[in-house]
Amino acid sequence: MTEARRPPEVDRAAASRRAVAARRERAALKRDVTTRVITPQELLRRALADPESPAGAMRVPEFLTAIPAIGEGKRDRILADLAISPVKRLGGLGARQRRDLMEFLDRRWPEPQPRAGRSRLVVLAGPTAVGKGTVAAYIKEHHPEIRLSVSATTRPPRPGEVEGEHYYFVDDAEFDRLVSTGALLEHATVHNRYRYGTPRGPLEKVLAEGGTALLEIDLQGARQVRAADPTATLVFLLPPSWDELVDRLVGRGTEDAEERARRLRTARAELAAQNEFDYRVVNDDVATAAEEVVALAR
Ligand SMILES: Nc1nc2c(ncn2[C@@H]2O[C@H](COP(=O)(O)OP(=O)(O)O)[C@@H](O)[C@H]2O)c(=O)[nH]1
Ligand SMILES: Nc1ncnc2c1ncn2[C@@H]1O[C@H](COP(=O)(O)OP(=O)(O)O)[C@@H](O)[C@H]1O
Repeated sequence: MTEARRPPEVDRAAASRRAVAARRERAALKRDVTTRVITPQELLRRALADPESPAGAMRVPEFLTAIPAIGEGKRDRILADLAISPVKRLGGLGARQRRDLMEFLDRRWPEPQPRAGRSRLVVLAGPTAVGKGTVAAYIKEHHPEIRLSVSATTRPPRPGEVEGEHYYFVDDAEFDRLVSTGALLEHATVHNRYRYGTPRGPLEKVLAEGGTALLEIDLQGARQVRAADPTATLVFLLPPSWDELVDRLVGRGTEDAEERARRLRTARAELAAQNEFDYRVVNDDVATAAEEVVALAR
């Protein structure tokens, strides 16, 4: 049977399935903006590049309320100020409306700009399960000239983990001693459990020899490194989407449901801090993301 001869109820069912799928895609995109996995500008750029895409099909009021800090009242004022009808879709905005909306977003939520004069002390941070460890391992394997800092931790070793290679495994008393003698550049309690810190000695040696050091640490640590050395290069690793982040955390299978929920709450807070970083890299493909980090480190 050809397309044209299909009974109408089949077409209706197919159309309703397509509508449900499109709604789901728009909801996922809104979640990406709400959780700050993508900037509002990024969503608008996608909509303008392809008006037929889920981003292009999103209505402007829906888009605006996905942005953190915009409620219904603010949304209506913005629509009035920019003279945009509430039934408009992002993909259907006129040239002037596109420009005004983009300028408005740039004014209110400036996207981070790369800062000049960065040093060879490179910090890689990002939300749980975004792939920091995977990207760092790739860099270690393919770019051995970039020295991966080995942290001290009070966490017990997991099967296969090697002392001095993955971590320096220490007890609480030894960690206290490292802190009190100033042996750590930064240290933090991560995920409310174990303590982790970056040994200062090996790092200073690498930098003194003109090498590049990569620190894979959490947000608290990144902030302390920034305070200790304002020229450090801070890179924030982002997931391609919020749903993908959740999938990676579940897929890794190393945390139970309660721990996963706790880490996802922390992830939201960490994503909200990404503007403190010099660069953002999306970890869609591991090799591509790792090479981007390497290029920034050079
Ligand atoms: N501040 C800080 N965080 C660290 C350091 N080393 C590792 N981390 C962070 O601690 C977390 C490690 O969590 P966990 O899942 O227990 O261990 P993993 O499997 O080795 O990542 C990650 O978020 C790391 O980025 C460090 O030296 N300092
Ligand atoms: N680019 C990617 N594409 C698909 N899966 C990835 C990617 N990067 C990492 N992963 C997977 O996501 C999970 C979390 O990665 P991991 O490196 O442990 O994250 P983190 O160190 O940030 O907590 C792992 O199962 C890993 O294999």
